[in-house]
Amino acid sequence: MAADERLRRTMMFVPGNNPGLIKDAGIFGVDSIMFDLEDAVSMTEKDSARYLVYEALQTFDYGNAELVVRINGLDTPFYENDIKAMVKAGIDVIRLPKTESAEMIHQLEKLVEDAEKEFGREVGSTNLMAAIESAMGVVNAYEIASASDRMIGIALSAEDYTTDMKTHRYPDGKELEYARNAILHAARAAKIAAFDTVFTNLDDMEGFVRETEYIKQLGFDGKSLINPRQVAPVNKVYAPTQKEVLNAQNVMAAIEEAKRKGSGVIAMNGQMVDRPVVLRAERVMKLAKANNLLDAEGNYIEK
Ligand SMILES: CC(=O)SCCNC(=O)CCNC(=O)[C@H](O)C(C)(C)COP(=O)(O)OP(=O)(O)OC[C@H]1O[C@@H](n2cnc3c(N)ncnc32)[C@H](O)[C@@H]1OP(=O)(O)O
Ligand SMILES: O=C([O-])CC(=O)C(=O)O
Ligand SMILES: [Mg+2]
Repeated sequence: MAADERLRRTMMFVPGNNPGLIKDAGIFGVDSIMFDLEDAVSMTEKDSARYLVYEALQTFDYGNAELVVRINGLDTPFYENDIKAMVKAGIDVIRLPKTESAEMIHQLEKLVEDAEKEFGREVGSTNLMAAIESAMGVVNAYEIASASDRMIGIALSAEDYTTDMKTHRYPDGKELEYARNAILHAARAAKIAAFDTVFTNLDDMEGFVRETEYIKQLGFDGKSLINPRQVAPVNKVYAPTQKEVLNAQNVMAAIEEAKRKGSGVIAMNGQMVDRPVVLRAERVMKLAKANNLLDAEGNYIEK
């Protein structure tokens, strides 16, 4: 798997047919910008949206954000042209919607490789991810997650998923429990990222924060977003507290001492510190840095 260490807390959808939103998508500090050619774009605008996103990728500087495009599904007449144009433009990640099997990832991978050769891109340089939007996709989540070395993540897409399950979304999210856990386990087993689904009620920020706290507790890397107003609340939920940062710093210091003594394990205030504890501490420190929570001396900055 393409296991990389990039933070992916916020992956924001940007409708591919909206020049204003496309132009400004880089100013909100999202970890990943996801240009959408699929369901945010009407059938009559598919070609113009593809052209618009292609031009934007040549023209605008999106800084350090990872650039993702949601192409149209493999059951549409659009996906081949989407893949060609996006690979030609040098997109970082192609997100396949409505993924149900490893074969679909293999089909996508073949077309991506052909396009990389055709347009002189390094073979293997385009990463892939899959959105899981049906019962079949959830049942096959691990085979999808592990279908290619190019896979960087899988995402739950709850709007289509709940429709497939003959239900809809409820405030408590019980209808998503199985899918969330299945997708998370598949991603972790395949050593790739797991993304939670969009929250569509922009007037319910409390509900959005509650859902984000819940999916962070489960272990998701982050969420698909639909609006810039959702970015800061997600980053805040994922930002470590002062206590967590201090503890992580103590863990790092303790393990350095253990190493000096030639050991991989040491006790810190009566608590065992070993590799899993160190890995968690490293993630806390990375999140602290991403949220600018540390000054030059490494002290926590109160926000
Ligand atoms: C089930 C699915 O498939 S979900 C994925 C497909 N859906 C999408 O991609 C929808 C993406 N989101 C949007 O189009 C919009 O956020 C909407 C329509 C939901 C709400 O739009 P608005 O009511 O304009 O939102 P809001 O007032 O909060 O916008 C604030 C600012 O952020 C901009 N903005 C809003 N959404 C986005 C976005 N997704 N990307 C970039 N900029 C955005 C607005 O243009 C506005 O800019 P301005 O202040 O310069 O005018
Ligand atoms: O990927 C998402 O969260 C949005 C989406 O397509 C869905 O929910 O069906
Ligand atoms: Mg969908």
